[in-house]
Amino acid sequence: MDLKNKALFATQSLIGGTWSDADSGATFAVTNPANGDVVAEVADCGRAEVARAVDIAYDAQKGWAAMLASERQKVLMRWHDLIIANADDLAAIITAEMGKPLAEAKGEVVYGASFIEWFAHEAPRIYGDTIPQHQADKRIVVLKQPIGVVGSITPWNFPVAMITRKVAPALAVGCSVVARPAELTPLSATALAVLAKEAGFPDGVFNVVTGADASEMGKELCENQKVRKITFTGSTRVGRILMKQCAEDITKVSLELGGNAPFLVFDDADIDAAVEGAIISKYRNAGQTCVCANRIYVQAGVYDAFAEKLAAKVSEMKVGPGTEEGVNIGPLISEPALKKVREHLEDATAKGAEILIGGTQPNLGGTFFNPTVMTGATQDMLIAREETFGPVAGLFKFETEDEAVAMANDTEFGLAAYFYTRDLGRSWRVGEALEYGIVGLNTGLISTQVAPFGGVKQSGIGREGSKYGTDDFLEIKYLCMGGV
Ligand SMILES: NC(=O)C1=CN([C@@H]2O[C@H](COP(=O)(O)OP(=O)(O)OC[C@H]3O[C@@H](n4cnc5c(N)ncnc54)[C@H](OP(=O)(O)O)[C@@H]3O)[C@@H](O)[C@H]2O)C=CC1
Ligand SMILES: O=C(O)[C@H](O)CS(=O)(=O)O
Repeated sequence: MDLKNKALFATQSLIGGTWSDADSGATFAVTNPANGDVVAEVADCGRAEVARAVDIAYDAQKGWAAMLASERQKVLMRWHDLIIANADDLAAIITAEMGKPLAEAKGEVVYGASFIEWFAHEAPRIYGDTIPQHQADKRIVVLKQPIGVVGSITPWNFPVAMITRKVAPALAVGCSVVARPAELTPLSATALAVLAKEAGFPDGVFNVVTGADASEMGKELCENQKVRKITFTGSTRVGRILMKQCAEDITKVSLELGGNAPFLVFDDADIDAAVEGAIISKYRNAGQTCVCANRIYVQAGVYDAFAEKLAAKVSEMKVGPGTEEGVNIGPLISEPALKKVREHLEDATAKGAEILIGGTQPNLGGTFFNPTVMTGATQDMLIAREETFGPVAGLFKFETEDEAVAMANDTEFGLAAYFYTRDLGRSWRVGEALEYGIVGLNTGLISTQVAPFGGVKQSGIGREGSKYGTDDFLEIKYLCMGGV
């Protein structure tokens, strides 16, 4: 990585404003998924370091909450401006540790910074209420107060944006944060911490603890009674573990979990627009996003035309290292990720699906995989039941609207769904019938800081972004005054 701002390359944890090695001195390697090169050796902290960070965050939180909201806003905006000023370097770090194309990485940095700006402006707008009294001598006011110390656990696929989407609202309302980034992508988190320190967050308000033992570090965050909220993005499997661990102390949780997004194309759709939406929704981040189209349902009358057009667009895509000009599809994050993609392909073809394009690895070695389109997908295939988290599109055929909605909803997940139609009545009927937290109508790109991102069913609890995004980090208290 050739960084302009070398200070962004930080391999220690930030605990209480001090850059720290692991107590044991141990480190873990961060590797570049494009070539297997070791990018850095990073402090391998554990439960003790997390506990220390929580103690410090607990002490720092009261002073941070006592600041004027306008003062917190200024610090957040300085952080935002520093992130934007260092966007090229932050993008280079993202691409080095998780592989996405530089252009996508730059987009992620800007997307991540947008949450900081959004919640900086929300900070002075955390309003309470007065309530008409129930007795003549009483007066009631409702206060909204920061919940306290927040533990943040985030995945590798958006190593900047998943952190800022969580910590920005928490910090804006006066919480302090202990953030534990994924083992695969700690450098984005420590770079954010470098800029947070420069922006002027008081020591201990924002802590980043790096380490490889997610389970033990997560247990400390869940079981430490000074932590009042866990905010998590990742698999439903891990979300369930965290929720169970938080049950003992009734620690609140926000969970952004796995998806299994249906993408419906009706006969009356603009087929070219639907193809464009499918390309964005399916192949962004090499298919490694929780809102990627995972099942593409196409009405019989336009199935062949859609399949042909989609395959033609996919054939124009370039696979390669994210640093290479013009690359659309970078490497998958790991060998297990590649194995899962292969499993879904082999299962589907064994059950009758046909590969229209792709289905193979390019001669680049590693975890690169060609973008793929399959026809003849059916509900009994793994690709219909599990999130592929890779650049493989399975096309399913349907006859009627009711059949499409029933298949789309036939899953325990409920994060994002998409559908294309130009019929007004169908737009309302299908939009209301889809059991998902986010629905894209005639668009494949739904992510924005202004809207409440989150899922239903086993895709999670809580919302991130939008005017709703601070709710998860606030406690509501009412003051009942007598003798008036
Ligand atoms: N809803 C969303 O936005 C996202 C959903 N996902 C889903 O997650 C799946 C796998 O992605 P992946 O990132 O591996 O998700 P994981 O759930 O495995 O990991 C997410 C984060 O949780 C950490 N973690 C893992 N196990 C524990 C534990 N027992 N206690 C505390 N923390 C833990 C991981 O650490 P470490 O990586 O160091 O092990 C990582 O930081 C995807 O297939 C997708 O379905 C993934 C990303 C985003
Ligand atoms: O975790 C993810 O996959 C992200 O939430 C997807 S998005 O916010 O970039 O759409």
